[in-house]
Amino acid sequence: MQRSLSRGQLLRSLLSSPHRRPRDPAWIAARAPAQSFWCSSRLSKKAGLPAAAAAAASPALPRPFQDPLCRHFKKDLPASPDLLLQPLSATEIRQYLRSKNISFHDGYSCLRAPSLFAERPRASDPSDKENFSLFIDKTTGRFLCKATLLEGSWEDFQDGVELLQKEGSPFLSPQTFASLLESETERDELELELDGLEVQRIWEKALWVSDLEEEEARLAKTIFNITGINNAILKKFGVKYFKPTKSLVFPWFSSRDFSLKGLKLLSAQCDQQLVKYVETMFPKPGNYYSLFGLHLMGKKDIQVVITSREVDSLALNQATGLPTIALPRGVSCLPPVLLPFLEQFKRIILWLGDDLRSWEASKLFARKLNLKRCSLIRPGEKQPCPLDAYAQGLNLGKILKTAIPAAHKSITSFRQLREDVFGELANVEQVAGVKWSRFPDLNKVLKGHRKGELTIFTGPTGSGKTTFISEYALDLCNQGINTLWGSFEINNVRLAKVMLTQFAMQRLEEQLENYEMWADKFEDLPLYFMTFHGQQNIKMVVDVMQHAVYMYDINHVVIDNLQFMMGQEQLFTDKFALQDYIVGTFRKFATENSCHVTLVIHPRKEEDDKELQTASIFGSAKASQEADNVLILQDRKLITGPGKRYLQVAKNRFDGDVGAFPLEFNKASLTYSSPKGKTRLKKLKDDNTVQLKTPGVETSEKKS
Ligand SMILES: Nc1ncnc2c1ncn2[C@@H]1O[C@H](COP(=O)(O)OP(=O)(O)OP(=O)(O)O)[C@@H](O)[C@H]1O
Repeated sequence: MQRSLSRGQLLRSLLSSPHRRPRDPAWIAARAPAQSFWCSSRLSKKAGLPAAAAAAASPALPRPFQDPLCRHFKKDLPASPDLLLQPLSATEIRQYLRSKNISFHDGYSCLRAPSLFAERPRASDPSDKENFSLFIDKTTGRFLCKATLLEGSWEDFQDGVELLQKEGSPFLSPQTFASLLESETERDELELELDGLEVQRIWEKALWVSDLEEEEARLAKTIFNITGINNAILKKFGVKYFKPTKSLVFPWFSSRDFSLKGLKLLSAQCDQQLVKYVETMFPKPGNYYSLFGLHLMGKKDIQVVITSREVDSLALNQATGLPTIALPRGVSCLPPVLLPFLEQFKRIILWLGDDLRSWEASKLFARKLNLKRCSLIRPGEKQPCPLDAYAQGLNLGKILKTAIPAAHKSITSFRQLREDVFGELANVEQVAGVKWSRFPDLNKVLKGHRKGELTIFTGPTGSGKTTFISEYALDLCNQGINTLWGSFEINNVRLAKVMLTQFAMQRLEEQLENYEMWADKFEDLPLYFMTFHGQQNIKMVVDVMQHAVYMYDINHVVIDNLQFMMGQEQLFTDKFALQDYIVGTFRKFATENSCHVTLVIHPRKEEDDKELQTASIFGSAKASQEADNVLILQDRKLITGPGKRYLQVAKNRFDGDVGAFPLEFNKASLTYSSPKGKTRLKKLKDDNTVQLKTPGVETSEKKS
């Protein structure tokens, strides 16, 4: 079937993650026959079959895992801007539906149309919402049929509609639809199959807490701080206990047939007097998403409280009797694939936790869910997370009444801001952002990595900018900062190789037997790559960033480097004006999306023995004015010897502290570290250059 590529299709093709196979043919050839990457998989075709037929076709695969909610791994498409069409908007989706005489309801995040797959009367009654079981995401066009759990892209939907109209039949058989779908790879099939078997095994072995010996049950509840939660609530939500790993087991059931779809195991580990909770998910995160408590929702429920942890949902439900749901990966993301399951709710209260990160996440998630219906619980001393509030004997119903509407006005007063200001004053450490674990000196000067900021990073040609920024971003990503890389100069395979080496902190070439182990761990990072290479159009890049923020809740975008957006704009004859425009665009993106952007810019040509300054950044002064932070990788071979660098923080809008510290490069692991007990550097007055000093990190405070 002939069809043109839409924007959605292109945007997806321009994003990849470690979960996906790289496009490099050499890699594919080395790992598997090239054919297996490109051919359609059997599983996805089976996914479209009715459950019984699918089960018969694959006896080894437990039924729950033939769930189309599992991600479809698209074949890569050529990333050529020539193929760009108009952006997809909700208006265009509506127009298309009208042009095809498909009736629909306008929902919060989705449009709701009759299913293409379920048999229904030819002339659907538009007032009968039950018939409208197909949900189309207003931002991406991606659809989910809740009656059959079939899902696909906007292009798949259009193909389905065309086929239906051509055949003149009342509905599309799932087999026919499956033949239109692109599919998982064989490796994904195998993973799903293994995950499915593991889920069944754990579930069957796990016990209800009420069936444990009294002492064992008491101990289990104490470990997980749920002594106040009664066994009836645990059973209602399907929570079990898995003795071999001493874990709580939280199930994800299908909202359609209540079958078991996946599990989350919560285990406690002792780390020097501190109890650390570790989550393990089956299937692997990224392969499957669902909502804990979804199976308990009635068709008539119109209000729900969303929490970030399962135990919070339990406490809230026990205390208030209200419908509660827990997100699969806490505050780290709200995957759009889950939005159709939340469409029925007219009111959603987000009570995600007691820290600033939870507060930021609730504001971002409310945007996806539609601000109109969302209210947020602001973290505070009297409003801790639900489980703690319950344990402290607080009235949870009363706290829910304090929820504030998420919809904000563009004009505000101090009355509305005072709580936000108080929050900032009371949580100084959290406001300062996420700390780097590998660069303590950077924490001392910059204080942390904060949302919504623009960082400009520069350094002499070939000084190691990409290598450093790769480790700087990896450090944050390892701490749960969802990261998107736009590497225009070096290809993603090379970049991922550098990152993987930095992640493993060792030369992997010499121990290939450990490759799979490191690659498995690396694959679990919330890390995505744009598949661009070479010169790109800024609008296209920002469109991909926007799409990634919606799909993967990206918190940090790295653009390496700005010069690769300079060649595509015909409108600008003045290259400084063009650079200002590009920097301004990234600035706006960072602010509007509450997402940190790190932008690498080449310096102007400087004399070799001179250090770079803020004014050395290529272009006009606008770049450094717009930036919240300016970082310079200085290369003073003459003083510090070859291989030695230092990092200078030349601007820090957060608290004004600037300064510099040396970095020592390890060629085997491609990592930088601060040399211990060696020469340290400090900032010298106003000229923005640095000079050696012994010892200790020195920063200069902002002058008032
Ligand atoms: N401190 C260092 N000492 C020695 N070699 C380094 C150092 N940092 C990076 N390298 C090596 O130098 C090479 C170039 O590094 P990288 O690509 O990160 O530089 P860059 O500044 O981004 O280059 P460009 O200016 O072309 O964008 C790589 O092979 C890297 O491993």
